[in-house]
Amino acid sequence: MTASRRAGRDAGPPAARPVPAPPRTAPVPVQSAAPDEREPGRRPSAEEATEATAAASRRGARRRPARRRRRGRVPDLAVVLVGPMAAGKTSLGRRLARELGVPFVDTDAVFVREHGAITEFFAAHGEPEFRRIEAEVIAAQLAEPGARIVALGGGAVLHPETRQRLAAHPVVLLMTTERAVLRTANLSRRPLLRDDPGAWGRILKERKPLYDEVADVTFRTDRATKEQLAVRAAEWVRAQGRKRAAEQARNRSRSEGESE
Ligand SMILES: Nc1ncnc2c1ncn2[C@@H]1O[C@H](COP(=O)(O)OP(=O)(O)OP(=O)(O)O)[C@@H](O)[C@H]1O
Ligand SMILES: O=C(O)C1=C[C@@H](O)[C@@H](O)[C@H](O)C1
Ligand SMILES: [Mg+2]
Repeated sequence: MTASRRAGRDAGPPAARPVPAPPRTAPVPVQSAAPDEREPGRRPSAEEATEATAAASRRGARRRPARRRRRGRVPDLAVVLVGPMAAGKTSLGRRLARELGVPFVDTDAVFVREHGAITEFFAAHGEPEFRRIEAEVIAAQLAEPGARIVALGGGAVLHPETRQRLAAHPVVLLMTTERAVLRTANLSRRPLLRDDPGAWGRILKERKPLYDEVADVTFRTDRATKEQLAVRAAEWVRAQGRKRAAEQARNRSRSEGESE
């Protein structure tokens, strides 16, 4: 991101706020839908399960009305998640969308639907062709109207046109550490890491300036649970919605004033 973009749009508390509850020791709520690749086979303790059940029932009692009430504040365009491989874009994106009551799109999944498995595509056509088509897939998704959460592939920011397009959208960077990622079981799904797992840090070093260029806010996914992050990210997204609505109202009254 340009310095001005970050200064103007990264003013919210999440990046600066101390993040509690390291995920490796934090409760993993029992209602968690997908198994956690970084915590394979982990079962919650009785205490965690009780707390999770209480939290679930508290949420259950509030969830629908709260969502409806707050929905108007979600910006009416794609809110985009970027970040390195296995940072949690897909799994957190899905939860964030559910929290906000808006659709979720994963551009890796769209690519697979339209062009087949990414690993095979890399092998058959090479990375440059993958990047070209990936950028087209992303452009089409960002052009769709309406509030949505869109998770991009880890290397999507390499394409300059994608970075340009992201300037019009609220962009969340999810960041983690090599240590946390190397505990992720399913490296075989990630072609660039499969044969050289230690490459994660090197690849991140190359891409970090590009992530920073496009991001408005950063959340660390190795320091909080998905549930905690989904709530915090949802707060940030709603704040963006309010900010944009206020900007639009100001612009409308300015242009009405000019036409009088
Ligand atoms: N706090 C967390 N937030 C998000 N994901 C987490 C967290 N802790 C552990 N994970 C786990 O990390 C693993 C990788 O997540 P995910 O597949 O969502 O990453 P990704 O960023 O979409 O990766 P890719 O770039 O390959 O698409 C998942 O198994 C997820 O459950
Ligand atoms: O970081 C990357 O270069 C990639 C990440 C994945 O999300 C996929 O888009 C693909 O495997 C490439
Ligand atoms: Mg993903």
